[in-house]
Amino acid sequence: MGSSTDCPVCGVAATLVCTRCKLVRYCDPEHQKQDWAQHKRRCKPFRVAEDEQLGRFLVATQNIAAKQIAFVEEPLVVGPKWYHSQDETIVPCVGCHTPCRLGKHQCRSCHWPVCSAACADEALECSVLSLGPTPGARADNRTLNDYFRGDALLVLRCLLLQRQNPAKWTALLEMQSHEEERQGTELHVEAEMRVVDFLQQRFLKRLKQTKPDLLADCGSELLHRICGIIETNYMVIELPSGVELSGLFRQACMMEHACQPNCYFQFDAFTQQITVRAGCDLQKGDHLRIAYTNILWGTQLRQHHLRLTKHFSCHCARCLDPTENGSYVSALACLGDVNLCCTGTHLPVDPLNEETQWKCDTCPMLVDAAYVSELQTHMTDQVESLLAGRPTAKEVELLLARLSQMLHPNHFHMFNLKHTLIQLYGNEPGLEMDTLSNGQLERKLRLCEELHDVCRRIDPHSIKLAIYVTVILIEIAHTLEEQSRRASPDTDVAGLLEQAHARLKEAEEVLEKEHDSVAGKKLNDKLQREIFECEKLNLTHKYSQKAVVE
Ligand SMILES: C[S@@+](CC[C@H](N)C(=O)[O-])C[C@H]1O[C@@H](n2cnc3c(N)ncnc32)[C@H](O)[C@@H]1O
Repeated sequence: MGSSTDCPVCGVAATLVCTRCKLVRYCDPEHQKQDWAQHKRRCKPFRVAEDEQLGRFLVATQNIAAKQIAFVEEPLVVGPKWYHSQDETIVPCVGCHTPCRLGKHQCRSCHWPVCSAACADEALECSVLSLGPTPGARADNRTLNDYFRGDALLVLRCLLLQRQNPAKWTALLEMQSHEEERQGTELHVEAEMRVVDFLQQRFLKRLKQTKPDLLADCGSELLHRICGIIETNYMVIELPSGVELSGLFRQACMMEHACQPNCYFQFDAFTQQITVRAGCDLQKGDHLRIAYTNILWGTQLRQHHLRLTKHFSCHCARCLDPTENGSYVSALACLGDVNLCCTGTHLPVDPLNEETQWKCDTCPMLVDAAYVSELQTHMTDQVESLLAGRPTAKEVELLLARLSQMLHPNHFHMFNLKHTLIQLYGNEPGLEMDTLSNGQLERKLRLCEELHDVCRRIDPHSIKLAIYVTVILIEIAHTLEEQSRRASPDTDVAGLLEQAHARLKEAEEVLEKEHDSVAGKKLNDKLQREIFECEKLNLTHKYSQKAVVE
């Protein structure tokens, strides 16, 4: 977005600046008023900036209050999810993205999956897909998935923009692709097999023979560039049906990464428009930031993921701090040495260096990166395999006890296990709320508070962790309600119930950011029932107190 010093109405040199975007100047208020109908579509509270390290990024040109919309934007392209699994049985319809069973209906012309016999994909896309072979009538799921590769279709949709929408095509090609960094990597090799070779062999070679003028360029180099653009920029769009799509957006994809983001976004289920909002109060000059990776992971894992897929190292405040804002989500327990039992904590000396040593904050013990990485891998396997199998509270407690010998209590593996545990205590058959001992109730409450504290440290405005925090707050409220039911004569029952209600209302505020997501909607239904029950409990208590007084 460039700025001009001439009034857009009369072309005279002007000094009166639009106070919102600070980009357009007017000669007088009258011309500003006259131009508003035009200008409001382009007037935004941010501008695009660029530097060596970040490439393009967005900077607030004025203060933006928490929850205020920064912008709404149409996608450049939307398609099936990047990284298509070979085992899918339900895929998005190529016409309307409704989930459809693979092999049930197919487009009459191109034979790609559609939700009903009446649905069809876009004409140009369909004509290109029609050039490819079709699977036999008895093909199994794996074979069908191999014919109808969603991720290759996403690349084809990008490629066809050069014919369908030159403005979108130009915007797409301006996006970062990291082509050079991808050369020779596993990502490049995989893209060659999964997408580039597939599209060339099945459709594009024939396209060049039959309609050589349809696309100016459909060579493999361009296809690899598009794969790089998608990998670097794609956003996951989850539809209410549970189907996941991938989308590219001209502006939204310019937002830089931070492990403590300050913006959040929601998608319109029908148009796939993105709405970006401030997650906290932004000051003029602040960069608009989102998280590209899982902020619950420790620094080494986040950095590894960002280097591998987005080709940069994050230098945000959290990444530079070995304690990660005091959360200790990467920290290990010191094992001491043969002569010494130590209660200290191991932290990376240089968190951004994959080869860094880890130093104990209490004793002189140092361990090297290879040892830490081996330990992490071993523990990841244990945690993932336990959680995949719907464990009981007892099984989670056992693994927690084992891992606590080696990990800090807030380590992200411990966080995951504890987050599962707080939901098992009170809900697992045989461990319902009224059957828990007072000790178990207190443990549940303590775990909830510990988890809440970790969330506050890594995401103070609950921008990315809204679902996690809501679950924690609901479990805190449950526990307080149960404690109020068990009260001895000198317990402040009204106080406990008030606290429970306050936690649920806090959850309601936090969950607002997730109102449009599938998980958010489901959790909100539960939360509303919890609030109703808590208010009922409160009223019942008040009436019983009144009856005693009377
Ligand atoms: C989604 S794009 C963002 C827009 C991009 N800067 C552009 O000019 O099109 C992601 C890329 O931006 C750069 N980037 C984003 N956040 C960054 C950060 N915190 N530090 C360094 N580079 C970053 C990286 O090159 C990354 O692969």
